[in-house]
Amino acid sequence: MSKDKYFILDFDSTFTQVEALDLLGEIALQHTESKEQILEEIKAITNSGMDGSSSFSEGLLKRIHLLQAHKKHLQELIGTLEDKVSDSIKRNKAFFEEYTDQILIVSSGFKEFIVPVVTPYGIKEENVYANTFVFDAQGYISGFDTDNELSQDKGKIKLLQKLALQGDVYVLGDGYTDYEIKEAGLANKFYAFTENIARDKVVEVAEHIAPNLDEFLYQNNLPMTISYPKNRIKVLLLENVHPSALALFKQEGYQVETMAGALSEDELCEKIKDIAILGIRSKTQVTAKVLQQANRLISIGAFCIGTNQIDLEAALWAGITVFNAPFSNTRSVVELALGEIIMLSRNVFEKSMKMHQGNWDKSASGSMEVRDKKLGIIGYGNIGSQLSVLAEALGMQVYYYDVVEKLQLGNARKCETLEQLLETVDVVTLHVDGRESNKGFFGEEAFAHMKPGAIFLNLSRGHIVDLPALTQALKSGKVAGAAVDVFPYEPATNQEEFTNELRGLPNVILTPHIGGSTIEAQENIARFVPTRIMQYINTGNTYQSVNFPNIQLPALKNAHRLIHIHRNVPGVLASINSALASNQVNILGQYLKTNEQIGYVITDIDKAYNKKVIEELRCIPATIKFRMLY
Ligand SMILES: NC(=O)c1ccc[n+]([C@@H]2O[C@H](COP(=O)([O-])OP(=O)(O)OC[C@H]3O[C@@H](n4cnc5c(N)ncnc54)[C@H](O)[C@@H]3O)[C@@H](O)[C@H]2O)c1
Ligand SMILES: O=C(O)[C@H](O)COP(=O)(O)O
Repeated sequence: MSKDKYFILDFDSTFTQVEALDLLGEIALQHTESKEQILEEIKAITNSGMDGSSSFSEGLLKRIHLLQAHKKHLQELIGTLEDKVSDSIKRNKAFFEEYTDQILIVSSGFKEFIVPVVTPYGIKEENVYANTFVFDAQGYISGFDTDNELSQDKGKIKLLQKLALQGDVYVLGDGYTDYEIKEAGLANKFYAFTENIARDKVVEVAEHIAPNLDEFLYQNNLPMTISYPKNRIKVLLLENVHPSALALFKQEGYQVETMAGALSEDELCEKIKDIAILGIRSKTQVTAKVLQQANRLISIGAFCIGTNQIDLEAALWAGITVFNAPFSNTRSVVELALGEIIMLSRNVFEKSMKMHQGNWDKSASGSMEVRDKKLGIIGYGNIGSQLSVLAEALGMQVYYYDVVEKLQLGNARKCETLEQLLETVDVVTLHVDGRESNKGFFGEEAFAHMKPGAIFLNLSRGHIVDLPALTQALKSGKVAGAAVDVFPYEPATNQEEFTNELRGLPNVILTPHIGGSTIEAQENIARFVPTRIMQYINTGNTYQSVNFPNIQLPALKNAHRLIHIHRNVPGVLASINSALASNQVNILGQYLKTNEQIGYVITDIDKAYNKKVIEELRCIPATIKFRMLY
């Protein structure tokens, strides 16, 4: 690209996320009683100036007087502004350094705070065009240099006319005065910069929108820190995923859509077509048919533990990583299970129902303490083993059964067979995973092995228990009480009726799959899953993916990273390296991990490389997906 291009950047709400004079007001007025009212006034004047509804110069004077700011406040202001530099500006220092002679800050703000904030990014002090303060004898800001055209109406236009830049001029800003430069014919292109604020009046007239600097750089083929603007990557979050997840994705610049309920297979087939990241919980079925339509899908986040609702194999073959939150809601499930064990042992649920109907049934009959009772945990994984520890703290004797060898915690006793456990314990609780082979795992035969009058809980997956067999065991009194949180069929939304044969049975606690539905768990999950996905997108890290070979990669330093996912057949690594060698590409690091189905190769290469190699890598037979990170 030739160097006869000039980039004019606004400062307030563009280079930084905030309006500096509003912030100066916050600092200067912090001990003033009418602070809030004055700040509102200052903000209103700022906004009406920025969207072009009032005279700028008059507003500037009014704001200066309202501020009551002193020289000493500027240092604090600068410190805060340094922290508030826009995220996309922060990450694209390379652009500012490479185009240092062509980048101009043109602002109606003040040099006293702009220069210290922008110069560390490689912007030259002489390229900062802004106002300067006038101070009174006590050091208070009393006005500004009125000869400076930037303090006047149409100031930016006047300045640009004076500068008479020879070359193409690009303007990036959030305000109407930035747009006016283009309107006056002094710029080739104006981009409304909306990362921090989208002003309707500006967006309406702008020919181009830059939701962040990445998009501007991408559109104009300028050096970027990331390989692709995040605002072009679509994220779809279903099933009321906690808002923190939305905030995290938005903070990185992704385009995010959220929906309250699950989607049916057909609806998802349609919706998935342009989605790169899909977030679901336990209800949405991500089938092979859905994945066939998912041409842009990079990653699926299960914002829960279970991943049985996702065709993991089909996702793997399509080169789509799947992440879940294996620990974030385990404590919530354990607490609910413990509470239910106590409630069922005391018939609380049934007695409470009677009370609501006006019946006072005070009696100890059938009510027992849980102390010294035998608890049988089936599936001694993250939830089962945690329940084991807490149940012992309540004085229960814990027995467990698992298909694989598990570390025995506390005084828990391992049972060699399921039958042995069932015949021993007073309470049976299921915490196995939802793998297909567990369908109908707990049926008539298992109930027959339970002690008469025992209690049964299922907070794992609905399809694991044969419901007619449970109903029969409850009706016959073989099982004295049950708590069921998960069902073979669960309503897709809160509006759909719950129909089930367990409805109306005494001493049966029914809950709508809320084992993991606590504020704490949902918040934890909403941090955990997006972090894993974004790490994968940004670095290629697959650590803790449930379907991909797990690799923990070093940070990308001064290199490009090539990510190649292929079917695990002989010769692919050799083909990758031969393509690199024949194009004289220098390899800085290479990492490979395979499983039976796929190979995952990450190659870090020198920043200067022959572009031809990219096409060759994409065309290697058996390639499933290829992408490049900067
Ligand atoms: N109700 C809810 O809201 C809720 C919340 C979180 C998790 N869950 C479900 O709880 C279950 C347990 O979760 P986790 O995180 O502890 O899972 P986990 O994978 O850590 O543990 C499951 C354990 O079950 C064992 N197992 C599997 N099949 C078995 C079988 N047939 N017999 C004996 N043991 C068997 C496994 O070896 C493993 O140790 C899962 O089904 C999960 O989906 C439900
Ligand atoms: O797998 C899980 O973590 C639980 O079943 C919870 O699922 P949910 O997020 O859909 O409630």
